[in-house]
Amino acid sequence: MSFSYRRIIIKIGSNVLTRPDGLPDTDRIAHLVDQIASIKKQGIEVILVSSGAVASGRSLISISEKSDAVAVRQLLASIGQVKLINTYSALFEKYDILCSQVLVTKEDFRDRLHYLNMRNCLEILLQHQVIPVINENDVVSVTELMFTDNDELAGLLASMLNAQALIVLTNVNGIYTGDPKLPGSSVITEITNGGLDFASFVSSGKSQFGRGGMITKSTIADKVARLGIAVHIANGTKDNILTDVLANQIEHTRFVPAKLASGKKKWIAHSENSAKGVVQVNEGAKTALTSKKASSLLPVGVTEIIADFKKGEIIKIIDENKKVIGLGLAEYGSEKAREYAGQKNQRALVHYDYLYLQS
Ligand SMILES: Nc1ncnc2c1ncn2[C@@H]1O[C@H](COP(=O)(O)OP(=O)(O)O)[C@@H](O)[C@H]1O
Ligand SMILES: N[C@@H](CCC(=O)OP(=O)(O)O)C(=O)O
Repeated sequence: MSFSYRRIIIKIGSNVLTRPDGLPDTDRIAHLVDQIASIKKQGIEVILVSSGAVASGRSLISISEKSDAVAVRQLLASIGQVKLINTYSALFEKYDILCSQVLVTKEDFRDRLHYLNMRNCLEILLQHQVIPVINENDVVSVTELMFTDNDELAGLLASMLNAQALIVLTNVNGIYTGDPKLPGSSVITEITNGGLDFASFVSSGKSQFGRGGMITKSTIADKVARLGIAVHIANGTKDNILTDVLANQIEHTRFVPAKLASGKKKWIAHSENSAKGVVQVNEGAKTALTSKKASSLLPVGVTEIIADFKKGEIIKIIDENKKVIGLGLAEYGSEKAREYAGQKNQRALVHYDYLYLQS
């Protein structure tokens, strides 16, 4: 069985694009572009999320050890991104394919308006047969406003663009049952219904040039699959990896997609940072919300309004231990929510259609 997708996001990690000596691996980039061109020829729309700006910059300049780490990252990304995008552009040109550079920050997705602006921008590129090559704008992103890594950005884009699949290329064959270097570890080929405690078998170690590590990759993949998008994590250093993944001919990790969530639910799922309000719920409400049955958040289970919000804003729902259990769109403001808290037979504070539960 091969996978037939109409629109896919391909995320390529720094390590796939960089040789062990730190120089950009032009042969590998060329081979990936060859495969993307052939995938596009089959009528599949491709959005590329490519890391590698910092690694690419490192090959162009030498920097004193004493320099400030954030400033160095800005410098390397600024010069490296030029080289990276020029490489892609020249390689795609051989196939008469136009690619474009899209550099984003987390701020570009801060509310529904900005989110839709970003979506319009990418849709027009796709309509004109352009391959968007997207990266975080590391030159202007500062620590607290950054994506955890490009895996988070790729997951957000997959949801935003209604892609059927996200393919994450890294330097190992997928998610292993333990440290990939240990002989006893094996690749988990299929993950259904999520809920795995990745931290129990995925170590926090990162590859030489990576930022987030496999834990973020697994967590994002789990979230995206639960929104109804298939996620494949595969080894980008292997020949023909993209075509082999799509033909289901190579061992890798596939997160089986759940039922497709609505566009609005997908946006809510990625809106934790723009959540204004916070409400705390009791154990009964938590059990009802996290059960298999679709339930809205009713005021009877709300114990406290911790941070204020207006009607239509995103709110965080936390349990008695202050753990975030979900996000939702408020049907009314915090003033009314305070008045209704603990009362039976009141209108739902968050309707199920606008509720996203974390696990
Ligand atoms: N259980 C595991 N399965 C797979 N990889 C793991 C696991 N635990 C830790 N890792 C590490 O995660 C690394 C990939 O993550 P990362 O450095 O973020 O890569 P990328 O640059 O592709 O984003 C692998 O090189 C691997 O060493
Ligand atoms: N935006 C950075 C990459 C950040 C990142 O997420 O890297 P990786 O973990 O290798 O995908 C760059 O282009 O160097």
